[in-house]
Amino acid sequence: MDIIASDSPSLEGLTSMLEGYDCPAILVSVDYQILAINQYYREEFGEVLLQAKPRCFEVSHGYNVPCDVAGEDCPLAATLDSGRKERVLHIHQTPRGKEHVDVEMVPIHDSQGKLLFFVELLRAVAIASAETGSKTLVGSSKPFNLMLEKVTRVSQSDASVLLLGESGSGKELVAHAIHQGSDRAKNSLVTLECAGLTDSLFESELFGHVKGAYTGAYSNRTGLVELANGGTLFLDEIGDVPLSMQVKLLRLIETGSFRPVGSSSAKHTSFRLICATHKNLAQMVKDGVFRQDLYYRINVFPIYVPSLRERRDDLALLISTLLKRISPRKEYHLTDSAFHVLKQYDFPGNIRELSNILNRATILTDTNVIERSTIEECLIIDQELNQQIAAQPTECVNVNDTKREWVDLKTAEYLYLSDLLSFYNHDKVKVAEVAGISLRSLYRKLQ
Ligand SMILES: Nc1ncnc2c1ncn2[C@@H]1O[C@H](COP(=O)(O)OP(=O)(O)OP(=O)(O)O)[C@@H](O)[C@H]1O
Repeated sequence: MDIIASDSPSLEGLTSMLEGYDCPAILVSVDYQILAINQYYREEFGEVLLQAKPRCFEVSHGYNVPCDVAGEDCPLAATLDSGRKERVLHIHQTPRGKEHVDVEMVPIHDSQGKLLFFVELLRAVAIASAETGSKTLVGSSKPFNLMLEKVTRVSQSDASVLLLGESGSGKELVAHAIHQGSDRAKNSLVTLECAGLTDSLFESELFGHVKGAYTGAYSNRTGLVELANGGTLFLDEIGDVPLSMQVKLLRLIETGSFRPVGSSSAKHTSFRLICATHKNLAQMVKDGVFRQDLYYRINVFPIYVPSLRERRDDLALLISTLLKRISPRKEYHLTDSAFHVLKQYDFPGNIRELSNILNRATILTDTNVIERSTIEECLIIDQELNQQIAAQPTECVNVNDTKREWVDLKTAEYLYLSDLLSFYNHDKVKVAEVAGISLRSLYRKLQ
């Protein structure tokens, strides 16, 4: 709610009011000047010399023009425009480096409705970083920030989230970020990878089983929904849940109750649900392979996770972060032309593919400088496989499709190898090793 002062509020009154907020807060004039700051602000962002009449865009960004003039969203301009409180996700310069900050701008009017000041509330977004080397979600491009804004908002609610986006784009990392930013963070995030599970495996993983429920069930097993009680349940590749199991999942989501396999008594659990898929669920509903009622249940708050192609501005930041993760002790760098080659590449496997390419490059590099030729060598391997996979009919690649029919042995072998390829991110050497065949045989069998 906007604050409407009963009278023309004094600067002193507003300054002391700032101390009433439980987060960093500043008082800003309509022409961007910072008039006062509270103690939380001092502790998190440092002292501000108010006598120098600093402006918010200078202090927070080091700009000499307002954010909207510098090509960013400006919460002050947005509030002036709408006349209401506005929220924007910004990247601020802080004593710790660049940080994502959730900025809320509250207009303060006098009793006649004249706009006098703004109170700017700044809440650090700990689930992401705009700095190299972080273990959280890394990024600062516009598509990334738009996504992060949604992630920040939804993590404060208990709504079910559906994460959409290509494989390797970071959906699982986003699910972790939502859980970490939520009130449920003190409890567990429990993940079930739904791809490749048979009906009975899915049911026993999710709901657990009692001793003797079936051959081999030598003891009771707690289901994942029970482990997720009080926390978050993350169902990855929800599009792969067998149709026959979808109704059981729906019942669980609607009532919170479930029955372990072989048990006659129902149990109750309470979790926040996050689902992810790279499939087109709406189309699957049309095709009759995904239940419409379940689709609406899980799709309360969809978030699109952008592909790496759509956030090329993050490439340099991601490269340095991934290189630090891959080699914490030896510091690697790319030459400009090596970076240029990656900048031109489309990354069908997204950040996971980038990570694999860099991993390979560090193995192939003797010094700590990764040359263009090394990157090109690493890319050729990926491009070849991506082309081979793209050339195959999609029903062959997707062995877990609910409409799968029995196939001959040669096709089954091909499907198995294709699946291994996508599982190991097109690393042919690894796939040949796992399949127990030579690299040459692998090439032959994939032709
Ligand atoms: N924003 C990011 N910053 C840093 N690393 C990231 C980011 N997004 C993804 N990654 C890394 O990329 C890899 C793939 O991410 P993740 O497993 O979350 O993708 P996904 O979309 O869930 O893939 P899939 O659909 O295949 O399950 C992981 O190693 C993850 O740590």
